[in-house]
Amino acid sequence: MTLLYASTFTKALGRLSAAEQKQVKIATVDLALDPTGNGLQLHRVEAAPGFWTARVSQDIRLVLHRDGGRTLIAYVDHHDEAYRWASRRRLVPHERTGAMQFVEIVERTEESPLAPLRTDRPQEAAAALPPGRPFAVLTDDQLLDIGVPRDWLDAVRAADTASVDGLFARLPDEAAEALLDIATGGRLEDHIAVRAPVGADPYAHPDAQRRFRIVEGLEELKAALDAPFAQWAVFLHPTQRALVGKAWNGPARISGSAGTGKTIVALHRALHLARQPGAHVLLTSFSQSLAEALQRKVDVLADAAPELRGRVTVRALDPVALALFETWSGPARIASRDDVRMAVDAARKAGHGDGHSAAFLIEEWEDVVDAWQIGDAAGYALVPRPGRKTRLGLKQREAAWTAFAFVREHLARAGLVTWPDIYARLTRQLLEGEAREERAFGERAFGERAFPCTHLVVDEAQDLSVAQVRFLAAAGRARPDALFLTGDLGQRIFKLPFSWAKLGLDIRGRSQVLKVCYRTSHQIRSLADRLLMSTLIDQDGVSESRRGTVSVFDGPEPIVRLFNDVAGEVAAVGTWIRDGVAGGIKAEELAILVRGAGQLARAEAARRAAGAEVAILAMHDAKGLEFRAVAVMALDEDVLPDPQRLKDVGDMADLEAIQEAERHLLYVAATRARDRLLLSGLAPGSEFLDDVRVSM
Ligand SMILES: Nc1ncnc2c1ncn2[C@@H]1O[C@H](COP(=O)(O)OP(=O)(O)OP(=O)(O)O)[C@@H](O)[C@H]1O
Repeated sequence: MTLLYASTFTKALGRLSAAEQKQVKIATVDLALDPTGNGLQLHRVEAAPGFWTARVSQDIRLVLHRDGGRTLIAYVDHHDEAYRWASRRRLVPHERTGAMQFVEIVERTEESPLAPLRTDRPQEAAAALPPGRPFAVLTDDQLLDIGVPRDWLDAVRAADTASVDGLFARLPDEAAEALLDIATGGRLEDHIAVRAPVGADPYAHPDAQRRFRIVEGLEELKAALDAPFAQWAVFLHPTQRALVGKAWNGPARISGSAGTGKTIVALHRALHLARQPGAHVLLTSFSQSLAEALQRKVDVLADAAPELRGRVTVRALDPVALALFETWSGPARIASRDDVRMAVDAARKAGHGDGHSAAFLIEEWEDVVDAWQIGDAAGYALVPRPGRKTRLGLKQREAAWTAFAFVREHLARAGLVTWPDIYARLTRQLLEGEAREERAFGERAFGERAFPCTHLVVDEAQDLSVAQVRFLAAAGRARPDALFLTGDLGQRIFKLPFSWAKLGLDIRGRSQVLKVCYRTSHQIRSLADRLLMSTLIDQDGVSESRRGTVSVFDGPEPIVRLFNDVAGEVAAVGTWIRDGVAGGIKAEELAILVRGAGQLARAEAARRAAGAEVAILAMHDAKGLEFRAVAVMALDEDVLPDPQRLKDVGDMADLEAIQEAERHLLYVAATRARDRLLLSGLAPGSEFLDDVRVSM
């Protein structure tokens, strides 16, 4: 007897009270121990063949589907709702694709044939679809090809803009996603579902695996019951699942719009790799807060697979590098900004850097000389100096170089190293160790100075530094699938673009894009996407297209508002938050985001006006977070793009790159919102708002 559970069950479980969830867990574990369900009081649901209910408590019922050797836990709810849910459904393999689906009974007796049912997400506004009946022209064959159940063909063709939300919520996910994309200009051919061979197991189909899961062990089931909200832990999209398990012949990079589950893929990939014999995986990112968020999610996954716990290390990249450096080279003292400033002052006092200001020398050191680890005057004479305003002639570079040579020696004498130094030393040691081994054994193997993990999985890779990319390239050279990166070029907010391939990290031919957005509503994603080009291309010519991305749910239209004074904006943001809280959004599900420290007072005033303890964050710190409702405020003309950041840039190409990074910042901020978004500022507002404005 095989036991399975459905995503409809874990979602429904998440809606019950804590006490009810506890009772359901006990009943479900009993069922896992005896999948015949004989220990529970089973009742056949007369109206729905194959469906049974099992008594959890006086009021709560599990809905099961039993056929042959399988029991599927399909749903759970209060008595009447549980019966109603089951009697509206059939469980059948799709006639064309072969994927097992719940097919809802189409009822035509209601006022509207597609009146919305309760769904997991609010549906307060219709999606931005073309007017009329967007699917009227699609044939039976075309609709069957994308997984629409036969019973629903007419209803799909009859759906108009007003009823389409209800439609999407009642169709299988693969059909809903395809229709949403088609309705917004996508191509049907991109969504033809895989056809299972005749006789194949309908639960094994990739589309079935996103909603049904075979219980392989009690630990796994208990973990799913403990975290019913963590759908991502179990029910991956077929594309996500394929990327998690794919064998690559070199470093690979997964991209996708915000919220398409790149982090989720990175997490599952890390655990997938950890299953290989002898594997030890490092899951990392560039910041401590991102690493902590990854750790929390790994803990959820590892509950289902405790044997993998010790085989995945989650840590930010800097502490990993520092620990390795100290193991191989002894204690390291990192040079602070003050140390660099003092070294530059000392250089100038000693007569170096003639004609250059201290401020220029410090920034040049940080952004160019140290970042790129330039070792001599000849190297400095040739370096392109991305992001720097002042053009330098040969003589000026020579003068500046004498100061940098002094700074380097000064820091070394004081026993100080910089972060790029650390990464560069490790990179050399990794490559030298490898070369020594090659000489010794005539083949590549782990050297004495080998990276201590077999696989590296890196999240938010778009913001890696030059030194980090070189280091990762060296650390991941040992085996073809040692390096797996996720990131979004549209969310690069800290660094200027540079070529990875030139630094030894070549992902060309091994990059793929995720297209289903789980985080943000269709409306918010569409607005945010207007900030970016539909195809972004990196410095190595690798393109990432956002075309065809769909969100899995709808929400209210985002609001963009400009004000004549701060008081007006503060009052409006306060009211918007108050309304959100009154509408059932908890204070901890709300956030106010601003560009930087200069705008915090405005955010605090809005929070006071709202009278709710909502989070206030700078946009840079919001990376990796998500909230149900977000107000991005103080989007004034002289706030975004940040004039300070643009001030030092002269070269047009660099100016554009920095402007892009500022634009990305607004994209990141806007896409932290799941359901509701408010963008506000003082008139005339940030130039970026011109691209997204839908109402004033
Ligand atoms: N298969 C899935 N099922 C359910 N939820 C999912 C799935 N994949 C991702 N999610 C959810 O979607 C949201 C966004 O996922 P994630 O953070 O991985 O996206 P991302 O692409 O890394 O986003 P960003 O680019 O903004 O960092 C999260 O709440 C995550 O739990």
